[in-house]
Amino acid sequence: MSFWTNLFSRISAKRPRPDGKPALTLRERAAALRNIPAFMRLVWQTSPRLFVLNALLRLVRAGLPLAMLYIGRLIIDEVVRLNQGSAGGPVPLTPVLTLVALEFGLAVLSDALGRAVALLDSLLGDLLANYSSVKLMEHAAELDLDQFEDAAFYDKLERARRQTLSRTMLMSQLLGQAQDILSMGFLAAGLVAYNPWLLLLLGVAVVPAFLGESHFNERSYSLVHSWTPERRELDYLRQTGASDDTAKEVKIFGLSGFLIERFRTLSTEFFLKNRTLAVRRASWGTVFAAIGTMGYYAAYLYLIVQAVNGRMTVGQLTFLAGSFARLRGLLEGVLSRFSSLAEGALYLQDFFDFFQMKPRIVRDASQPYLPFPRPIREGFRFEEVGFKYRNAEKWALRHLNFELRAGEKLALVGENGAGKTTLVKLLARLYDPTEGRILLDGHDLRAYDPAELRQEIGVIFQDFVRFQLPAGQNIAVGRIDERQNQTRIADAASRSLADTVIGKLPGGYEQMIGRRFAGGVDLSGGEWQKIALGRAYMRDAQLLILDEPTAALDARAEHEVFLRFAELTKGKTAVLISHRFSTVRMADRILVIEHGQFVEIGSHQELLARGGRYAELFRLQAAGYQ
Ligand SMILES: Nc1ncnc2c1ncn2[C@@H]1O[C@H](COP(=O)(O)OP(=O)(O)OP(=O)(O)O)[C@@H](O)[C@H]1O
Repeated sequence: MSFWTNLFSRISAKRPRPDGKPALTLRERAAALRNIPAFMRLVWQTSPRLFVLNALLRLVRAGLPLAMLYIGRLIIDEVVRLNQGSAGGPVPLTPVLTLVALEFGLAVLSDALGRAVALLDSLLGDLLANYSSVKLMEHAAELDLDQFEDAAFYDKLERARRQTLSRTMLMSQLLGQAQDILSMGFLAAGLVAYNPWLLLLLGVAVVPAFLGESHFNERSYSLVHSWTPERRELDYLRQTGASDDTAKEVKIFGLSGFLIERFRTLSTEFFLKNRTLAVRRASWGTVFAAIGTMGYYAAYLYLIVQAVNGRMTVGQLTFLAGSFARLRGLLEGVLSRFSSLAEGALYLQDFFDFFQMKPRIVRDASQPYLPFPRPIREGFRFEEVGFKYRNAEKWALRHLNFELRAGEKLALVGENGAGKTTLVKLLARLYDPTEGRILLDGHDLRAYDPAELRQEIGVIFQDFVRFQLPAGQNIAVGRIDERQNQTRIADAASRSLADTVIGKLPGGYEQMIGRRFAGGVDLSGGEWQKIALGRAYMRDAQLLILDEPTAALDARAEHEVFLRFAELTKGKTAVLISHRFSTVRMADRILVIEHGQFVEIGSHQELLARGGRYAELFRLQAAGYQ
């Protein structure tokens, strides 16, 4: 689908409104929490050393609040004792000074540990982001081409990719959570020893806030999740409205107003939905916080009464009130973090879901692959081959029966959309036929290792990639493991005529091409095509496929390319797709397809003599030149 058709169909398509989507059930949220162990394994795999160090430091840090509060209590009791007993004589200050020095030491230690933990978190987080991005890229590389063409898949990939930052935060939160729970355990032990009812009071004060938080987190996840297609569209509009690739057509067609308007409508709609949620969340948050404060003051009042009645010392009062306040803060933090952890775990679901997607073109472990024939002896045979794109209604190819003989140069001819590129993709096993089979030297293509098959096939598609790389590397991508082999690169460049382009570049083979990076020089369409053709020669494969490789070349360059092509691919099998009959006639045989169906096959002379579809198309084009 072309760029613009793509945009317009996305824009005009009706999509279900997010409001209609049911909120996530409790079971779904609980299921998402099951991702946390797998996630922690991922963190562990990222760097076991940093992980253990982080855990140890946090363990020490978890005990510090209790220790400091306890020393505080001792200091106050000692001061009160000194105050009461200081009738005249010298005051023994050593014990109290020792305690203060100890508390000072702990305060310094706490600060140092806090910074060390933050540092470790950030290092581990960076490593995790890199590690998970690499895993994502590795997995994406294993998937089939048609999975990338599926919108649902793309949404999933997009969500998994976007959440790198939230995964790093989730890691810090999980580790922080473990630390705070330990701290709470220590503090709670102190409170329980004095009065277990205080703990109950604490629960009553904090639980409403927790329930509120988790409710709003769930709403916010549902909103963001259901808006994934719209957010993708927003990104697309933003990029289309302001990018070097599109600037030309946007200006010529005066599209910026249209794009901006659509962006404004969509983004405002999302903003309003988000705002409603944020306002409700803030209002309820205030109410719940007030309940928490009430709980704290009730406990404080109770402790003061006890102290006034002489049932505890002033030191104990400070210790218990301090423990209570600290516990309340920690518990609130732990509970609200718990709901954001559950939210993070929901996002993790997307990440792990993505890894659950398996390619269909896979190795059958029970059946060893056949060794790839070197050289190919008979060639390829299509038997009743049919192919239908995922989600497409009609067949792109159907009932195809023909032979591509070893060493033959076969040209494919047909009108736009006839199925030529699809046929080539089947040969390279980017897809497998929906029905029928393709044989190579008498065996199903599926019996060979797809990686080995692709090694032996060099394809240059009409929409080849313009890599933003130096010129030499741009050719070397044809066989990337030979990228250091300058002789091979120069040889490929001279065969494809790319050397004439590179010779004119200020930096030669080292010259960055494309406009994305500083110092890059852009090339014309035909010049790019010569570079891309160089990749085919770089590959040195047994089967060479050129899908309209010369469309942007001028007449002289095309003639030269094809004279060389015939000579340079001697002994190799080649498939050529072209709309120019001057090129097509150089092939040994020509296969004509129409609406995905076989029409005729034969040499230029044979087909002309037959007076069929080919002869008709040929005369039509020839007439255009007279
Ligand atoms: N990724 C895709 N998903 C769904 N349908 C597709 C996809 N790619 C191609 N098609 C459809 O399959 C049919 C064959 O397309 P194909 O690209 O093979 O044609 P072609 O002969 O190479 O055309 P052209 O001369 O324009 O390059 C067309 O109807 C096209 O719309």
